[in-house]
Amino acid sequence: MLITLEGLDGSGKTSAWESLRSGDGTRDDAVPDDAVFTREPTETWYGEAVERSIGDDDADPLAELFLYTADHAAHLADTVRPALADGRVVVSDRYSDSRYAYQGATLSDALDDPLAYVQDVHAPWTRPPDATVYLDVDPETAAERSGATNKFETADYLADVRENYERLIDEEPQRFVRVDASQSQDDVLEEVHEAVGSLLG
Ligand SMILES: Nc1ncnc2c1ncn2[C@@H]1O[C@H](COP(=O)(O)OP(=O)(O)O)[C@@H](O)[C@H]1O
Ligand SMILES: Cc1cn([C@H]2C[C@H](O)[C@@H](COP(=O)(O)OP(=O)(O)O)O2)c(=O)[nH]c1=O
Repeated sequence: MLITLEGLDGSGKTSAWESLRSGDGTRDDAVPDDAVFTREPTETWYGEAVERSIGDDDADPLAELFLYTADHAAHLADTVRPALADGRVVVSDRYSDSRYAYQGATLSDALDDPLAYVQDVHAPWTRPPDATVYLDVDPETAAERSGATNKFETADYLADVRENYERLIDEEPQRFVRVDASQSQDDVLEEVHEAVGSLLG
């Protein structure tokens, strides 16, 4: 089973992913010991190329889409598909929905319906998630928590990204579990553990 964690920068995805990975002594172990914990951007050279473009305020948005997409293709081939073929649970901190939501926003001046375009680019070859935990937080809180350390972390841009996530949820409501990420970190982690536990139970 492939479970992904999605949400705006600062929504608490990485904290939730780490808590699921470490087993967190105070909560039930939601995932099996041999689960594979992974993330996008990855830590490969493809991911390094992505990080370079995140750090470049003048990066071309279309070029950037294809860097992220190249990283995703390699991630599928070297990590996700082999783990799923072995029958293991995979938990990914960001995955294809990040591209649909974020590049769906950065490309709004270049294309009529960038979200649909990015989905079309992925459709013939990606492996969609079985379930996605969406950490829902308002753009102002997201920008504040993330410390606005890169070009994507402004409340205005994140408002567009959030609208795109809502569109993705409307398209496939059965795939998403929404968690209110404006709650205390403890309550958020509790809900994430519960959600993942019931997805796997
Ligand atoms: N529910 C929460 N309430 C307050 N602060 C939070 C909460 N969740 C995460 N944070 C803080 O916000 C920052 C970003 O969290 P992180 O888990 O890295 O989010 P993301 O991976 O979604 O960007 C960290 O400093 C983290 O401690
Ligand atoms: C995976 C991915 C990330 N991003 C953006 C979101 C983040 O601003 C940035 C880095 O992702 P990440 O390291 O997950 O940031 P955070 O932990 O703050 O959420 O890259 C995209 O625009 N498209 C993508 O496909």
